[in-house]
Amino acid sequence: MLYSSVTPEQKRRTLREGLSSGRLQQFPGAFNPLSARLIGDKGFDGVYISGAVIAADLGLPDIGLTTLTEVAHRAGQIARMTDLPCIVDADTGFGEPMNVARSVQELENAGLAGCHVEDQFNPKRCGHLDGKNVVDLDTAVKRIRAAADARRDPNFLIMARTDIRGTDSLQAAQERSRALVDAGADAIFPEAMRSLTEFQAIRDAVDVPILANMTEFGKSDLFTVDQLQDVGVSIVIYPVTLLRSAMGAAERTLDSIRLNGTQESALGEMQTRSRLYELVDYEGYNRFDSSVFNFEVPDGKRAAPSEAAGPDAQKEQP
Ligand SMILES: C[C@](O)(C(=O)O)[C@H](CC(=O)O)C(=O)O
Ligand SMILES: [Mg+2]
Repeated sequence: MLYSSVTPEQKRRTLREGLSSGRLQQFPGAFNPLSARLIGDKGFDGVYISGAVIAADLGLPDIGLTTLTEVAHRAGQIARMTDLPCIVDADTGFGEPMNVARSVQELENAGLAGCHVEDQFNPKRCGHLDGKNVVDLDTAVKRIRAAADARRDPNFLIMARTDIRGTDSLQAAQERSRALVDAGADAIFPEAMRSLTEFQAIRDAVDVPILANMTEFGKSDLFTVDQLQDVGVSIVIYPVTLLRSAMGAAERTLDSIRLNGTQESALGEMQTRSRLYELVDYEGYNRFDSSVFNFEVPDGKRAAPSEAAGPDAQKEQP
């Protein structure tokens, strides 16, 4: 009921254990707190909170328009609804190294297990677009050092993202990754790698976990868990996947209403009422107060709460 009872400290320990387990950690991106619940329910290792999704959710492009306050607030709403560790996209850290330090503390306060800070110039852009620019090594290193020094929980994961492969060679990406680890990064997010071999090259250059970004319609092919595990990747994110799926389904449903005058043909694609109730744990609330969710079903029959949320309810109330 209410929020997750797993503390942020425990989630951070779980994340650390997962990253050193030798098993690839899968972190789908949640587009809201409810979808984070779904990710947990399906047995994933953690939840990713994407800057692109937070921006898109507000109807904005992913060019650094969202603020620390907005991101920390939304990430906190998502993190408290799941027992899983959450990693949030902190873009460029929302300013100069001092701002990066503050960002890390705010994200710690919001219950996150870790964040990544990238080396793009502002205005930043999606890592899979062309025309990106990265800051010089000194600035990139200062951001990560500030982030690592600012955290109060030593298990809060500071991941350094480098976008340098978009503008420079693989060797430059290896060198920058090494420098970022020396500055205190616990993990490396090499953005827009072009092949499995490139992931492996970064993996060989550093002795910290590396992340693979399996975002659709970008520069990286969509490698499988086995392929990524084989080249030594420790964590994979599917940052915008659920938002794209949900928005795709929403578009089809709207088309269907326009075309047919009813949403009837889209019902099969929808989450049922009983499944939704299961995810928000109506039963838990009802145990607390048995009057909270009695309601009338269309035929006038009184539905007991356990029926509404239980498997039988599926038949009666799709
Ligand atoms: C990972 C990423 O930073 C994000 O905000 O989710 C984006 C994802 C995307 O735009 O597809 C990225 O820059 O790769
Ligand atoms: Mg991003």
